Amino acid sequence: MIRFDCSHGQGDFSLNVAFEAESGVTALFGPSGSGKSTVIRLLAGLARPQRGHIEVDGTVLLDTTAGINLKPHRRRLGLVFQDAQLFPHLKVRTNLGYGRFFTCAADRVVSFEPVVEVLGIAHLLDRYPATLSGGERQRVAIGRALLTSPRLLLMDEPLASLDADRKLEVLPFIERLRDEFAIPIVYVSHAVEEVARLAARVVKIVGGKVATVGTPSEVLAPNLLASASERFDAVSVISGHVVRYDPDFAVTIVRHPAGEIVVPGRIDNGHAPVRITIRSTNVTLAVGRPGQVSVRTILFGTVERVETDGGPFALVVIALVGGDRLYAFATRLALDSLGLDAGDEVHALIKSVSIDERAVPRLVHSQPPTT
Ligand SMILES: Nc1ncnc2c1ncn2[C@@H]1O[C@H](COP(=O)(O)OP(=O)(O)OP(=O)(O)O)[C@@H](O)[C@H]1O
Repeated sequence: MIRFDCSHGQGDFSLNVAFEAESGVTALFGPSGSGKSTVIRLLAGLARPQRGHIEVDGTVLLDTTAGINLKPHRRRLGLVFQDAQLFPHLKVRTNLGYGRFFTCAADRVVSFEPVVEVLGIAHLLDRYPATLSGGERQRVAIGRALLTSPRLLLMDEPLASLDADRKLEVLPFIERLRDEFAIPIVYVSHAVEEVARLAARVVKIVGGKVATVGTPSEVLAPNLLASASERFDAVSVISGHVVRYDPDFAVTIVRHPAGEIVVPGRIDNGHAPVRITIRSTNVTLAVGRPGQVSVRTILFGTVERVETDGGPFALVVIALVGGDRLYAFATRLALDSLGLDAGDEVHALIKSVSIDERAVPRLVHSQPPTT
């Protein structure tokens, strides 16, 4: 359990953030300059707040009232930043071992082989950082942080410096370490798909304050008053089970009670549920079931409510069969011509190509299928 409650001023900016987090990944999400990295620096002991209390698994790292402020190396936290920051003159093996020097023998609970295996870096051990790709470097940086046997892993935009393909390469490794090491992770990101995929809990920070805390589907859901960029970022997070992979067309069929979802590429996660992230601007609504259309994913539900504010857009909240909520932005004009309102049955059409590969992960706590 992590308890964080700090007030901190730096220049014109002031931060007042309090949250609690359990095991698994807690994402700090929010616009640029909102204070996410400041929270990481305060957790790590790289900055001292004017007032605060920080506790991880019962150990108080900071308490300004009690005069407690553990030095960064005594906090036993693993840090991974955007830039891997490996030592260029040391081979991967030595880079990996470096952090362990600061951990006393009794606290060394994470051993070398499982980390190397989970991160898929065994073949890189005798290479120098300059010969690695950005994704490989970042995996080594994650390994180095893990090998300090941290109480908590802090990851500040660990994928931000990687291109889209490298991000896709590294994400599954972060998922594996989340699932296979019992180390809580605080993960900073702007990227909706990463947050939806990895996090059990999301703390949205805006202007130095906590705006919302909840599951990805609660926090990433749209709001009619959102700015244009927030509107494009807003998503629904729904979950289903893989039925099969169709190798002829290279798509995975996922079963949801409201209909089948066709996802590009292969999802290979046995019987575990998959979390699917659907951008609210990518949903088309139809009153009857449409006939000849290219869209393969058609989900059935009932309009729970329609929100409008007199502007061009309307937000339609759909209760899908099976209980998940699907959010769709449409123009008010479109809704008016469809005559769609609360209580009406509706078909939601989602283009499979709009389902990003980054948005088709395993759930945080995998459970056997219930159907
Ligand atoms: N050392 C500092 N002195 C004064 N102001 C600072 C300092 N460091 C950060 N700030 C300011 O504090 C605010 C929060 O910065 P922070 O880096 O925590 O934001 P962030 O949410 O992580 O942003 P981004 O997503 O762009 O990395 C910003 O307005 C920033 O300009």
